[in-house]
Amino acid sequence: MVDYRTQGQIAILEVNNPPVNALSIHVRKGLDDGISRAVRDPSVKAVIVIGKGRTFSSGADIKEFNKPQEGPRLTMVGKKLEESDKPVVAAIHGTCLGGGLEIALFCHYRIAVKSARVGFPEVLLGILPGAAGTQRLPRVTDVAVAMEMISTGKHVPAPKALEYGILDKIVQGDLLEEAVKFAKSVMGKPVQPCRLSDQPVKGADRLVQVFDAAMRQVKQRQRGFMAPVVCLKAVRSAAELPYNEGLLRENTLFTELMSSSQCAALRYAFFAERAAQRWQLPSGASAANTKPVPVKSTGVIGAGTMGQGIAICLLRVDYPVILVEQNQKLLDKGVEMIQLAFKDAVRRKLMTEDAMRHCMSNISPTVDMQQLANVDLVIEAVYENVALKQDIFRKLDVICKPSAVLCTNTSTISIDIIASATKRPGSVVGTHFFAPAHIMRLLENVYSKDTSAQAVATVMDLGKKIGKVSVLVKTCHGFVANRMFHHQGQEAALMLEEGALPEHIDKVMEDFGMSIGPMKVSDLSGVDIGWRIRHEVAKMEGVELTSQTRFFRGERYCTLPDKLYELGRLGRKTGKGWYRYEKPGGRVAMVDDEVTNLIKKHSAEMGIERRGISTQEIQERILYPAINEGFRILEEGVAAKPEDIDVIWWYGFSFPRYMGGPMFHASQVGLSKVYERICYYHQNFPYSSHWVPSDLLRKLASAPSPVPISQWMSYSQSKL
Ligand SMILES: CC(C)(COP(=O)(O)OP(=O)(O)OC[C@H]1O[C@@H](n2cnc3c(N)ncnc32)[C@H](O)[C@@H]1OP(=O)(O)O)[C@@H](O)C(=O)NCCC(=O)NCCSC(=O)/C=C/CCCCCCCCCCCCC(=O)O
Repeated sequence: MVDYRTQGQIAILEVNNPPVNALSIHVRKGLDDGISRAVRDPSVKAVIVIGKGRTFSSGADIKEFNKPQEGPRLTMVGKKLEESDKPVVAAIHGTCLGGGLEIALFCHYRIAVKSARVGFPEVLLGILPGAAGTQRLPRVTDVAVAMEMISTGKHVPAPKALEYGILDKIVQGDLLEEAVKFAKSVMGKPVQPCRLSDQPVKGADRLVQVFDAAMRQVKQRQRGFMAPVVCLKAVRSAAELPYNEGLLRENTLFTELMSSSQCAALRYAFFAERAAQRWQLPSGASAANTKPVPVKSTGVIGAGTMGQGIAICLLRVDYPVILVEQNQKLLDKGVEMIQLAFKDAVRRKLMTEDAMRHCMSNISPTVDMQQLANVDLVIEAVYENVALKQDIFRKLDVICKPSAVLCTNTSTISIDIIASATKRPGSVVGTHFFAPAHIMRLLENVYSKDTSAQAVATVMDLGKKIGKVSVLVKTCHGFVANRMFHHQGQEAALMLEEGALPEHIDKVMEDFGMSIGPMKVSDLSGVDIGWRIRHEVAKMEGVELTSQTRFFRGERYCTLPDKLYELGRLGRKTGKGWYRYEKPGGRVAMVDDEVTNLIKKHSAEMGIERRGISTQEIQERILYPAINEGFRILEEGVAAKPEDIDVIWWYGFSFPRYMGGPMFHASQVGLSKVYERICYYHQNFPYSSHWVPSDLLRKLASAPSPVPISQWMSYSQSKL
């Protein structure tokens, strides 16, 4: 795990723990033994710590977190490195994160290659750098920089780290050779001035202002999230306490965070997100055994909001895009909007003018679908209408080359239905982007009964290339995201007619931790989207939805969202929806009397006596139908595992990651309690099928002891 060798008078400790040199017990032990050996050996005059493979170190081994700690502690290993009278040089490449950076800060010198990145991402796991990181970083760099780095977890590129004083030198060429040269240059020099524990905190005179400003920012940006707040307190203690007392304080705060439910949720999230990438089809084909189709050219059909966003995603990573619209006016408008989005990115210094020009030169706008004949992959992004989508796929089937992957950005329509319009259903796959497509990280990829493993591999790979988090699900109406979210929308509307108001529901859910409440989400995505979907389904079933409709498909139906739509209140884009906005496209949601009156009038017309609805009821009626649906989705194999559902909720609906996602949240509340409340609502609201308890949930709730989330799926086929 740590290879020890000498080169002349220099001892080299090479960490060798693939894939990312996590500091597991054997690595800590290896470093501990290595530094002791180097200190003991009179022929050794300097020591280098370096990482083998792709990276210096990704930090503590997260898999060891919930186990009793064995072997030497990181702080003890670090202390030995620092106390060595022989200079110790950390030679950094790849990433130097968390405990890895703590080790580097215990060394007397740090050199790195230009492409290296350093950082303290512990906060993203709900903890703080608990091996002296909060005490040592503000001693090597300014306290403001330390607070920013530790409370956000952002990686810092090597040139910036040099500027901050975290690194002593950036080297070019072979890292080990450069490290040897560097070690020779410092050999024999006293190490005492390089021991950070003896240094004062930098910028301590501005501590109070820096701390207050950082705290304000953290509370504003990360409401309800404990770790950043505690991180700031720990760094503050570095400036207020002597080094050793600061360490004790850091340890107390670390232990507090480590045992929190937020830390448990974030650890789960770390592995869940990676597990989602290891997709597998029922046929056994998987990420491990399937190669994607090479994609060099792409097409996007539809230059509306979604098409523009998707085109931007592709253009940003250098894919040429043939953008197709039905007429020149819509096409010109779409291209203009894409250009505006790039200009905005340039204005915000997210890209250069040159990069923007390059991206724009890669678009080929056309009204002629025949231009798609040679593309490797095409994404249809027209509005949600079965006949229209089928018509497009019928044409694509004729136009596109046989190897092309044909994707649809439908958000609800079964891929089986769309693929059936072609003679090559194996090439058809769903790529469900979330609005705004160039900003939201989630890509819900959807396979049909016929989709080939190669088509799946291609869209999963595409997701990675365009910087999305992809989750693979099986087709059904609404897939995972909208199928679960739909029930939230239904239940929110029903609560409105019973006595709640939009601002009331949103406040409860925002206090719960959602970045915006469900009514604001509806305004953001567009009131017309839900309207179109409901009316499309009704049309397919030969039903007409009117303002008098009380039941639809045997379910209690609330017409309030339809009434809002009919008033032209389509959400942010029209400047009014469930709220009023400062302008069309505005962001500031204001309570609108017109909506309050509409809701109250609606209740009266329906003969419903309005009542106060408690916080608990709002939370449960928003979350539990989605959770219940999540269990049905698992039962049906639409999602392969609960982790996939939670990933969808973090990235698609900004569900607070530190609460782990709806399925993890259910496991924290206790499945028997969740089941009991769902049964209670089912009794009270028998005409809402989303309250019929899922069978899988029932089985898990009645297990003699809580079933760990990793074992839920083993109950899906059981006969209990
Ligand atoms: C940027 C990365 C490093 C690499 O990214 P990428 O190239 O995309 O690769 P990935 O797919 O992400 O990762 C590849 C596989 O490696 C696994 N992995 C990655 N990092 C770790 C890790 N740190 N531990 C375990 N496993 C890891 C990953 O799961 C992949 O596996 P698989 O292929 O899916 O199977 C990126 O991976 C990344 O960002 N990693 C995380 C970096 C991070 O968060 N680092 C901080 C870790 S926390 C830390 O360092 C804390 C230190 C302080 C105190 C230490 C206390 C130890 C806890 C014991 C508890 C007892 C308390 C006693 C206190 C004391 O000791 O003082």
